[in-house]
Amino acid sequence: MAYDAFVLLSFGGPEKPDDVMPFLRNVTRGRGIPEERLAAVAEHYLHFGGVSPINQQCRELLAAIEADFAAHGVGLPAYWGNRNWHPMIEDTVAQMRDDGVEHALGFATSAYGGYSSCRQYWEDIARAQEKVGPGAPRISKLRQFWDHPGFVQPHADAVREALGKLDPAHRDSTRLVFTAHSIPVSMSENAGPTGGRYLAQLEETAGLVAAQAAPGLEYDLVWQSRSGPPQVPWLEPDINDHLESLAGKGVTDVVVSPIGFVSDHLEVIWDLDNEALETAGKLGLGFARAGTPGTDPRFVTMVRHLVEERTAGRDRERLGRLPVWDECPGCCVPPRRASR
Ligand SMILES: CC1=C(CCC(=O)O)c2cc3nc(cc4[nH]c(cc5[nH]c(cc1n2)c(C)c5CCC(=O)O)c(CCC(=O)O)c4C)C(CCC(=O)O)=C3C
Ligand SMILES: [Fe+2]
Repeated sequence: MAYDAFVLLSFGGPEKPDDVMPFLRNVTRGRGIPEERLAAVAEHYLHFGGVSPINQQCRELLAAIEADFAAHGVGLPAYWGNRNWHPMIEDTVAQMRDDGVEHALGFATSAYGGYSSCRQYWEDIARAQEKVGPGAPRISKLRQFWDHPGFVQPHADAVREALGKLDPAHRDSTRLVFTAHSIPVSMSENAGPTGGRYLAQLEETAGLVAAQAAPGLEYDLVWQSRSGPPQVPWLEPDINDHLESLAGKGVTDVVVSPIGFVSDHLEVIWDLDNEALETAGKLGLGFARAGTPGTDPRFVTMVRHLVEERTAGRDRERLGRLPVWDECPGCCVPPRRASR
């Protein structure tokens, strides 16, 4: 199959105060998120001047990918489109059509399976193609990369670096705490072909990162950034509740590693660097937050290698054992379209 472009697919975030509410309405369109939660989340964005770091992080990642492609003879022009904020994927797909693109490879900034992390990116693509109409390019999404060394190793190095900031005398009572975005339990049960894929992949990644970074330490996988109404069950425990229970068990220090994410966007810098840090402070826990891959050269190279799996027969590089597919038959099959 011949591909003639690359497109970075991401979540999007506001870049000025007036963007915040329209962005949040896009995110929560038809999802039953309570109005109070929206107002509270708007405050988190306004705390940072109404600017989420995520778009700038995407610009930097895209530039790094373009430079890496150029250095390695990958001749695909690179585009970028978001689900919830400008540049919107609809506009990007229209631009690609105008530029004569016929079939692009898409890389989503999420390593995992499940609805929000994978399937919804397919829906974004389908919606954009529908809107652009005849002549819209095909887009094939690159595979999930939760156990790729280019994702696992930067997380592991970041955990090691964070450990180095804590009191070495506390090493035996230090705990690794991995976090990912909580999702509704029903969404978790339906993730992937046999369900539970988001959770199973996160457990695998946590194990791989812990084994590389600090094989002697105990670790947990917990959740952050829950949003839905209280009567709807989401994955638990929340990081803040978990820190409280760790403090009660004699843990003195924590390294918090957001393996659910690829960059230090707002959910990381607010929910961890503000909220979880404050919780740890009240409990007297030493706290160090590990970084995310961002534009780590190994992560950028991974993106090219995923492209080359499709274009040049490159072998899949992976550290885990869970099944992997180019387009997994559960969360990642493209939605059926009326016409093509
Ligand atoms: C699995 C997952 C990822 C990881 C995979 C991926 O990256 O795709 C993720 C990423 C992100 N989530 C983000 C922000 C938000 N997520 C929300 C709401 C929700 N997230 C959900 C899940 C996920 N979300 C779900 C099930 C909801 C409920 C509503 C719905 O079913 O859609 C809301 C609404 C308000 C609220 O928090 O209640 C906001 C503002 C940002 C941007 C940060 C920035 O601006 O820098 C990013 C990268
Ligand atoms: Fe989210």
